[in-house]
Amino acid sequence: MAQLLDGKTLAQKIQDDLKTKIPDWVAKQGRPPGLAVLMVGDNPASAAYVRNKERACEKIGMASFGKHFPADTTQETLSEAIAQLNEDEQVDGILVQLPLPKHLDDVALLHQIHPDKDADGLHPLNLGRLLRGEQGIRSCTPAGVMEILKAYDLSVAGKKAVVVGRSILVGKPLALMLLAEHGTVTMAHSRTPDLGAVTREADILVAAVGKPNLITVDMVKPGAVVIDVGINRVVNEETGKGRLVGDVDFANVVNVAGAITPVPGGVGPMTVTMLLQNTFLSYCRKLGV
Ligand SMILES: Nc1nc(=O)c2c([nH]1)NC[C@@H]1CN(c3ccc(C(=O)N[C@@H](CCC(=O)O)C(=O)O)cc3)C=[N+]21
Repeated sequence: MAQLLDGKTLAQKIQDDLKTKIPDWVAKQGRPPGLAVLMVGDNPASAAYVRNKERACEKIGMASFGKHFPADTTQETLSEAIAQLNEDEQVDGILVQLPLPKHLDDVALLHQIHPDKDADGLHPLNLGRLLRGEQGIRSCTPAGVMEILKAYDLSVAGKKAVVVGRSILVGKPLALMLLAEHGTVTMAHSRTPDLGAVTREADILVAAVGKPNLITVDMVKPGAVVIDVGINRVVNEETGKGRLVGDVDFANVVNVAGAITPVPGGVGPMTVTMLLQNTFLSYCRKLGV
């Protein structure tokens, strides 16, 4: 059986560490780090994520500023809100919960967030810094994956890493981070012919597509490290109950992989934790530390 890579416990540990650090900072600086979350509309999944983020802030002593807008909000209103948050001294991190309703231009809004307050690490300047290998705010989900690898001493240097999925949120930045750690990186995606032939080469296999059971046991090299970034809500036909699954056929892959992240309890909790960490680091940088 594969070693279980417990993102939930690791996330808790990092959050506990932040929680013990923050009071000293508050005492000295007179204010806690602050994260603003912009949400538009009432997509129930988004609402649940936003609640999780706000609760996580509260638990560790960070301030959260929730900005909830109706589904028919205009681009101008959101643009104005971001401009205000960019100026707000209490706010160290700004996040626009994605996806936005179709009439809105999400990229324009991401461009508008001040790069030093870009808690999600999705601003083109921060993505460009990653591409160049410069310091900058790193996107949360891929940063969370790298933290898991580091925490479990799973070295990337010299390994063959295959990233399935090429999104700007996960696949592309994660491939760059693995490359920066000296992995030999292959990016695969929906147009890759014979995906299994590619994934079977992987010492480190990352699935970030959003398709349940995309990665079956025959696609995994025995002993490989398998990182499942998928978050898919599926409904059990018989019970009618929903549950969360990743992109990997966990029940079978767990028998051949060397190590594997579960869903839930793997990468997801690390994403939220990296968001908090990015906000805390922006706060520290702003104070010149
Ligand atoms: N601007 C922006 N940044 C994001 O980072 C972002 C976003 N928009 N839009 C939606 C996706 C999705 N996402 C998740 C974060 C945590 C869990 C998470 O904590 N999952 C738990 C389970 C949670 C549950 O049970 O519902 C787990 O995997 O164990 C999942 C998904 C962040 N996203």
